Amino acid sequence: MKTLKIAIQKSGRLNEKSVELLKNCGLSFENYKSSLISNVSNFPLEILFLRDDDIPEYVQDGIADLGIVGENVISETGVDVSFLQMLGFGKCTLKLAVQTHSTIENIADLNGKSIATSYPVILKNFLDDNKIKAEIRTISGSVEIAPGLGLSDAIFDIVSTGGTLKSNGLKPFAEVMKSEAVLIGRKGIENEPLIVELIQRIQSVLRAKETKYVVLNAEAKNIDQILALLPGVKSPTVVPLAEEGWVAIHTVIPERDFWEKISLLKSAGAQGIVVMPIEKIIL
Ligand SMILES: Nc1ncnc2c1ncn2[C@@H]1O[C@H](COP(=O)(O)OP(=O)(O)OP(=O)(O)O)[C@@H](O)[C@H]1O
Ligand SMILES: O=P(O)(O)OC[C@H]1O[C@H](OP(=O)(O)OP(=O)(O)O)[C@H](O)[C@@H]1O
Ligand SMILES: [Mg+2]
Repeated sequence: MKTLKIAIQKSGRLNEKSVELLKNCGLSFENYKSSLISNVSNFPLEILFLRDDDIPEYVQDGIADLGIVGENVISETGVDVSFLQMLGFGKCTLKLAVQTHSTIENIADLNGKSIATSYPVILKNFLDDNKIKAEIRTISGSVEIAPGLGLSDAIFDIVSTGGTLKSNGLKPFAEVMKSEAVLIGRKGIENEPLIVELIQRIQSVLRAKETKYVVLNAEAKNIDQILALLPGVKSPTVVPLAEEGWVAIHTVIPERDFWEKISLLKSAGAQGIVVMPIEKIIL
């Protein structure tokens, strides 16, 4: 059987979550900091540990079949690859920012100004789309210090909490794109059986992350009111308790409306609510 190759970041923001996702998919492999390639012992897959900037082209050129990388890096490299699955981590935005005392307030004010960035392609496309003529100064990192050093009037960089901007005396004034980690594949690979299998495993892990397993006790007379509040994978399980007139209800609840649901369930008569994490949900 053909062995697939997946490229993930060697170190940095996406490394840990990428490794965790693959391990949660039941893939067994060693993760030594020094090794650049690792064999999965229970699936025909090799893991390549690379700089994230190189991952899109490795996948486009077929050197790797799959890759995990930020959407921002895919846009920057302009590759032609298939987006197989959004992964829900590495969420950030790319923003324009200036020093807090700057007179630049909107994108039109950037005409004739200089902007430092590690993402010149995304920035150029944005400036062209908005008919702004500005000088792009490409630097490979620590972009936030550029205005303070007199290297540029503005910056264009990744923002998540905004802490790095703030601690460097900068304020954002325009968002250009949102990004998160995504599983990419070389074009045409999406229907290959091993890829379909791997994507199904990833989806079962992601689905489980978004939900909690909940068991609660209730008086039989309250069952209908409680069931009306519960979605469940199909429908909730109701089992009688040893104590007459009481039942236990098992269900899954999406993380995003968890606390709201719990308080509604309590009002409807739910007691002894036990909440558990779910490892996988296979549909
Ligand atoms: N503060 C952040 N919060 C969330 N996601 C982020 C943040 N910073 C970066 N990312 C996402 O993680 C990706 C990797 O970020 P990182 O800072 O590790 O990149 P890098 O320094 O270019 O790494 P490499 O050494 O692999 O080239 C980014 O391309 C982006 O998609
Ligand atoms: O809005 P914040 O939460 O402060 O995050 C933004 C910072 O995170 C990233 O850098 P990272 O910390 O990954 O270091 P790097 O410059 O070495 O890539 C990015 O380049 C920003 O500098
Ligand atoms: Mg990089």
